[in-house]
Amino acid sequence: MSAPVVRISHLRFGPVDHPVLDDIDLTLEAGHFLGIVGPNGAGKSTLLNIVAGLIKPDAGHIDLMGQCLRRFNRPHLLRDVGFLHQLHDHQPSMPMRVRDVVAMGLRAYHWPWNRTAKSEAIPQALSLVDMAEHADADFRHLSGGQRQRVRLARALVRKPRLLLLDEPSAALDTVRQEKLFRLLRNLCDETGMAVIMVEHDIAAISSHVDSVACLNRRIHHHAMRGENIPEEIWRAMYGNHIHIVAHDAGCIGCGPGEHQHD
Ligand SMILES: Nc1ncnc2c1ncn2[C@@H]1O[C@H](COP(=O)(O)OP(=O)(O)OP(=O)(O)O)[C@@H](O)[C@H]1O
Repeated sequence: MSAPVVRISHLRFGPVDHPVLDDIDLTLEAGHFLGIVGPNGAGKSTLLNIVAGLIKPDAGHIDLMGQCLRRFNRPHLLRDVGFLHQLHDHQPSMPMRVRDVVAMGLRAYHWPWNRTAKSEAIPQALSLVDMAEHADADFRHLSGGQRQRVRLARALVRKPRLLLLDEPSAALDTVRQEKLFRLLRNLCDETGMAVIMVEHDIAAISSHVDSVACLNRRIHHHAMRGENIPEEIWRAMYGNHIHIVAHDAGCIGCGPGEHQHD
């Protein structure tokens, strides 16, 4: 049996008496789609940055594909791990074609892609996100949601074994959000890619992901698909003054607490 794509054990980031992340344990097998939910400042982006090798943890251990993260050489790490960062919608000041933005996903890491791979990989990645017909468009002239889909194509173009997504649906309308989550589900099922996705809307993701980790400094609960997340977990993460809402998807979400929970 092959090693898990990700194995995180006893991870800590920050000082012992005031950690940003504390005692994180997570294991993802190939094809696993994990959603991470939690309040602002919970440490979600920090965790993704640590798994991507961009921030060093203060304690604990991370293995990717059976190899200690610290021993990964940079090109292999960058080839195997795709990362769509939280949306900072900077527009390039220079004209840039959509296909060239996606090509950055191949070029930036000095991976020896030949011309054929490049000519196939870029249109493939763009068609996955329904942007193939915009390949020659100027990236700056796209809408915010279209630019986000092109960034996703850039993260997918190397066919990573692990994809990290930080609120990828932030600029997308509800139809595109649903399409994105279905695309990710299919990629996990068909290619064995594992996904860790930070999202705030648990109702939107719960029918697509395999599991949801509730994170606020530590993992309060790791629920498998269809499992209800107990109220006390939501209250431990978001505070007592929240309104708990049951969803059809078989999960419980929460909203602001103007209403008393009955
Ligand atoms: N490199 C760092 N060094 C020290 N503290 C950091 C570092 N990066 C992030 N933090 C702190 O970690 C905390 C969590 O930040 P993070 O961005 O991970 O939260 P988040 O859960 O992604 O929040 P949001 O939902 O608002 O995006 C913040 O208080 C932040 O200041």
